Amino acid sequence: EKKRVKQYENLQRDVDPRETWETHGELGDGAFGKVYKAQNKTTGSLAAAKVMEVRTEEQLEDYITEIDILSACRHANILALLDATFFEGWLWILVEFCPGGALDTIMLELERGLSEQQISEVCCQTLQALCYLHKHHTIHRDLKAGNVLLTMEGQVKLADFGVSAKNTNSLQRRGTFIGTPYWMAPEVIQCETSKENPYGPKADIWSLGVTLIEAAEMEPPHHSLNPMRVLLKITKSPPPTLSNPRLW
Ligand SMILES: COc1ccc(Nc2ncnc(-c3cccnc3Nc3cc(NC(=O)c4cccc(C(F)(F)F)c4)ccc3C)n2)cc1
Repeated sequence: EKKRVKQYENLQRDVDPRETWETHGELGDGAFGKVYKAQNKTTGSLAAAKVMEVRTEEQLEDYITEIDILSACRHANILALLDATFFEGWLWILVEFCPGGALDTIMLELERGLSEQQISEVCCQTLQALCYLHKHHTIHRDLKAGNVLLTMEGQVKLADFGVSAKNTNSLQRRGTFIGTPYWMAPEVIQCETSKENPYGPKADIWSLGVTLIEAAEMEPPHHSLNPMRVLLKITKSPPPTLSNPRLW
């Protein structure tokens, strides 16, 4: 008999996204699938489109969490979901396009870190995004400059490319069992390695602090250590500070 498919409230089915969206160049090619710059044929608005081949309903279920988080987040400093459609085995997730790209790429292109004024802007807007997420019982868990996008107006849009930031009860990242360690709070490392004490939203505040040091110095603390050594270093060391505080 016809395979029963679950209906998800934030997911369209059987509508061809190409009727609404035309894709331009590629933005990225991650483990999860390809990401294109796209434009709405009717409104002209720009989007970033993640297109993934989904073979099973279980795989689809994995992506639903990300779609549910994005559709629940309506905040000026969080990437807005524009469309989510499952059509002929392909899942399309479209979000607002941020022409500036990610903060880490911007610093590489500028070949320098941000000024104090720019850092305070990023800090203020990212805190507003975190405040909203935490009020909605969601922890980001992977805050870093690579997940901070900018618009042409210098507005910050929080993203999560490490695949979905789950709500408080489960951390799940495809591939590695752990997110990028440099930005991880000590309690996250302890929780990840021993699973007993769950950590709270404060872990995002630690990662924000590390992200601000990264914005000032282009690299996070302990960046010269390999990821395994970093896990130990973070749990053993006092909270990191700017390498040269007198400069700030
Ligand atoms: C290389 O040059 C550029 C230039 C501009 C851009 N701009 C841009 N603008 C918007 N999105 C993207 C993007 C790039 C690569 C991969 N995914 C992107 N956006 C995206 C993000 C998501 N999901 C999230 O950001 C997300 C998922 C879970 C939770 C959350 C949060 F907790 F932050 F709300 C956010 C889903 C689908 C897409 C297409 N890229 C990127 C690279």
